[in-house]
Amino acid sequence: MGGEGVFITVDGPSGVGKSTVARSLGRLLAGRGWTVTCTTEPSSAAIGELARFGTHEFHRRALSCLIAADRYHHVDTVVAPALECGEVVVCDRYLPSSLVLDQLDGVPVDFVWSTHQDLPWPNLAIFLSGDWRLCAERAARRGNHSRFHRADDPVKRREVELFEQVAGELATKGYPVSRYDIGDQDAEAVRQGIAHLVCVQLGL
Ligand SMILES: Nc1ncnc2c1ncn2[C@@H]1O[C@H](COP(=O)(O)OP(=O)(O)O)[C@@H](O)[C@H]1O
Ligand SMILES: Cc1cn([C@H]2C[C@H](O)[C@@H](COP(=O)(O)OP(=O)(O)O)O2)c(=O)[nH]c1=O
Repeated sequence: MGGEGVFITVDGPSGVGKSTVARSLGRLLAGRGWTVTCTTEPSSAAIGELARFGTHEFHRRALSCLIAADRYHHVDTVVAPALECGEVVVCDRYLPSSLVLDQLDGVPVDFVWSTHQDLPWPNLAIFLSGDWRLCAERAARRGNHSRFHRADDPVKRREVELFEQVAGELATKGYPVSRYDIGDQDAEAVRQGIAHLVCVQLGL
C-alpha cells in the first residue's frame, strides 16, 4: 500500500468481542498519540449496508462478491488513504471473515481467494476465539440481523472451528496472524491482553 501507517484487523465469530476490542484498541492507540481510523466491514458505504443487511436475500457466490466489492471499495476510499497519511487503521472484520463465512455458505475457498488476490494484507491480523456457546449467547443478547447470526447451533460451532482452521492456514501463507482466546475474561481483561499483544507484535 506504500504508506507508513499501520493496518490492524480483528476477526472472529459473532459475539466474541471484535467490535469491543476494535473500539478499545482505537482508544488506546489514540491515547498514545496515533491518529486512528476505526472502521468496519461490511463498511458504512451503500454497498456495505446492502451486504450487512442483505444476508437473507443474497447467498453463496453472490454474497461473497458483494462483500468483496465492498472490501475493495472500503480499502480504496477509507483504509488506503488513512494509511497513506500515516494513521493506524483498526478494521472490525476483514479477509478472514470471508474465508470463514463464505465456506460456511458453501463457497469454495479457491473462489474466495480468486476475488481477494489484489487486496492488501494487514500488518497484524488479530483472531479472537472463544467458546461457541458464549459467543452465540452474547451475539443473541446484542441482536441478530444476519442469516449467520440466526444459524443453528452446529453451524455456529462450525463457524468457531473454521476461524481456528483459517487462522492456521493463513499463518502458513505468511499472513500476520495473532490469536487471542478470550476464555472467561471480562472486557477489561481482554482489553489489557490485546494492548499487550499489540505492543509486543508491533511495538506500538
Ligand atoms: N470479554 C467480554 N466479556 C463480557 N461481555 C463482552 C466481552 N466482550 C464483549 N462483550 C459484550 O458482548 C456483546 C458482543 O460483543 P461485540 O464486541 O459486539 O462482538 P462482535 O463484534 O464480535 O460480534 C456486546 O454486548 C459486548 O458488550
Ligand atoms: C465481513 C463479512 C461480513 N459478512 C456478513 C455476515 C455477518 O454476520 C455480517 C456482519 O454483520 P455485523 O453487523 O458486523 O455483525 P457481527 O460482526 O457481529 O456478526 O455481514 C459476510 O458474510 N462476510 C464477510 O466477510
